[in-house]
Amino acid sequence: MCEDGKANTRVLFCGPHFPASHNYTKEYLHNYPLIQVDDLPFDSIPDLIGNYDICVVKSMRLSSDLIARATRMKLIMQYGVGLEGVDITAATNHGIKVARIPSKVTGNAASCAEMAIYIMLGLLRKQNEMQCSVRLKKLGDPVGDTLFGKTVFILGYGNIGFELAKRLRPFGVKILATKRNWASNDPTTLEHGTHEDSVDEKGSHEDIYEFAKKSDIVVCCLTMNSQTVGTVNESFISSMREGGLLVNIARGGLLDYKAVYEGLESGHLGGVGMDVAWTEPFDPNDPILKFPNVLLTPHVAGVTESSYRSMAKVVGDVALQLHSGKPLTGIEYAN
Ligand SMILES: NC(=O)C1=CN([C@@H]2O[C@H](COP(=O)(O)OP(=O)(O)OC[C@H]3O[C@@H](n4cnc5c(N)ncnc54)[C@H](OP(=O)(O)O)[C@@H]3O)[C@@H](O)[C@H]2O)C=CC1
Ligand SMILES: O=C(O)C(=O)CO
Repeated sequence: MCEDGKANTRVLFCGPHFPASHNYTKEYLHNYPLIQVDDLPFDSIPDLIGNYDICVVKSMRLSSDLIARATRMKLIMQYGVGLEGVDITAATNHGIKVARIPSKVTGNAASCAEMAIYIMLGLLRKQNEMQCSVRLKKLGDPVGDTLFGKTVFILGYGNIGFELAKRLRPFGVKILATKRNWASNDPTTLEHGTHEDSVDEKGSHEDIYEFAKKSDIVVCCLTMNSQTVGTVNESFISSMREGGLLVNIARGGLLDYKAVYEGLESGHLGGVGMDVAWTEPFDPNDPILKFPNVLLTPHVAGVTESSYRSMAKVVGDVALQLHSGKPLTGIEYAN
């Protein structure tokens, strides 16, 4: 405990968090006045980051310059999964651990899986065109399609991919999925059976073009890193079936913008649904918006009341553990 009675473990929430996750963590820690939880606007972070022990980011860039100023920092954690914005090498060089909150335990993966299904159905039923028809007082337009009977390729069968496959089963679809190493599955995370039980055909990353050819819908659930950036490129899209649908629930940079645009322009792509964009927030003047078969959501797939409260609890527990010198649990380290 601090002799002056002030907080001696400080948690900083950086960048925009929606909903206000720092408040959820504050509520969770209300009995622990020695743990301080702050939310700072981006402009004041460089001057104040040196006062904090834990930094919680959400899809923001935490550069080596900022990390160099974080002299008291012990842990940088993503409020979720994707750590591509954090300079992990710089953090390691400064002796700071970097971690993510695995999506399987917080409901983040379940939230994303539900959103992927929502987007798939929206594309199949032509959500944008339906809205226009209603506004123009038209009846019986447009004609959509069912998920039933389709082949869905889950590109990147991690936690989100697994939750998606489980939820897709009752729709009567054929499910193809790729991951690098199927033997690496953690059996303790499985509620029923194995990962393989949810999938009709499994493959490795080398099979992605082959699987694209066989699918009506591709859902991208990959981690974004130097190896996966631009995976959905011109060759991938041309491997997809004519009129195939593409859904991106993971990160904008996994898709090559030009390839997606041209796929839509030529009609080869029947529709594209994206919760994530190349730059966020999505530019409302982006020419890709001219296509009525582009369905966008503003990076909210994992943003639900339940997953956010659950992640706030993980942050709170980690702060308590750090405060009392215990090992940190509930997170996965990246360094
Ligand atoms: N839109 C949103 O609100 C949210 C988006 N996300 C994004 O979704 C991504 C996936 O989340 P989640 O399922 O929880 O993560 P997981 O780590 O459980 O799964 C990631 C998948 O990416 C694959 N992968 C990682 N690196 C490579 C590589 N170099 N080459 C080929 N495949 C690779 C993994 O392969 P393998 O299975 O072989 O390990 C795995 O299938 C996150 O990284 C994040 O960016 C996450 C939560 C919310
Ligand atoms: O968990 C993630 O990576 C997110 O994108 C959170 O919404």
